[in-house]
Amino acid sequence: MIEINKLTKKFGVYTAVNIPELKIEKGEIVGLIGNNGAGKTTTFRLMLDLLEADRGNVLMKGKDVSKDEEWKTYTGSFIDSNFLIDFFTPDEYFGFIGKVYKLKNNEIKERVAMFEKFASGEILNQKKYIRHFSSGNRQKIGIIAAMMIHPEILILDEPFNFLDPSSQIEMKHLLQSLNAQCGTTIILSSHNLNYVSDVSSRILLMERGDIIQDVKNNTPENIAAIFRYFEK
Ligand SMILES: Nc1ncnc2c1ncn2[C@@H]1O[C@H](COP(=O)(O)OP(=O)(O)OP(=O)(O)O)[C@@H](O)[C@H]1O
Repeated sequence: MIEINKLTKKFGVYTAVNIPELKIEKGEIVGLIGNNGAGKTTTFRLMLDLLEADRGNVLMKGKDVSKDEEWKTYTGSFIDSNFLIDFFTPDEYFGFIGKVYKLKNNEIKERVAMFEKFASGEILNQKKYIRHFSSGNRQKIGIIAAMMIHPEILILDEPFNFLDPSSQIEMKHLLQSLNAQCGTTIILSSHNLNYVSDVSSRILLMERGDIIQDVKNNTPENIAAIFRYFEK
C-alpha cells in the first residue's frame, strides 16, 4: 500500500529522516514512536507531499506522491491545526470536507454522527467557529474530518495528544473500528506507548531519522523490547 525508497530529508547538516526502505501493507496499523526530534512528523510530511525530499520517494499504491495526485482521493490525514479552516463551524467544516470527497448530505450526517461520543457534546451542532475551540477539540475536529471520509490510508500525528483520558480510549476504539470495517491502513505517531501497543499491529521506532526497530506487535517480548529502549 505504501512504499518508501531511499528517503532522506536534511535540515542544514542535520539529517531529520533517513529511511532506505519501508513497506506498509494494506490493513496494517503502524505505530511510529521515538523521542522528541526523532523524525516522526518529518516522515509524515514527506508522505503527504508537504515537504520535498532531498532524495528518494514515497509511493502509495505504486505511485510517487510527489508526482501523482491520486493518493489525495483516498488518504485522510491530520498533522496539526493548519489542516483546519478556522472560519467554519465544525459542522460547516465536515460538510465542506464531505463535499470534497463526494459524499451525499445524508452520508455526511450519518458519518459525523458516528463520532458523537468522541465529540463529547462540544463539537457537533455548535454555532462556534473552529478558531474559538480548545486545542483538544481542534484536534478532535481534524481527526473526525480525516476519518469521516473512510480513507484507505489514514495518517495521524500524535492523535492521543491533548485528549482527555475518555477521549483517548474512544480514539483507540475509533481507529480499531475504521480498520476493521473499512480495511484502512493506519499510520500514527504517539508518545503514549500503552496506546500504541494496544492499537498497532506493527511498531516502528525512530531515532535521529533512522528506523532502528521494526517489530510486529504479536508477542509480549517485542513490546517489552520497545519499552526497554525508553527506559535507558
Ligand atoms: N522546518 C524545519 N527546519 C529545521 N529543522 C527542522 C524542521 N522541521 C523539523 N526539523 C528538525 O528535524 C528533526 C526531526 O523533527 P520532527 O518534528 O520530525 O521530530 P518528531 O519525531 O516529530 O518530534 P516530536 O516528538 O518532538 O514531535 C528535529 O531535529 C527538528 O528540529
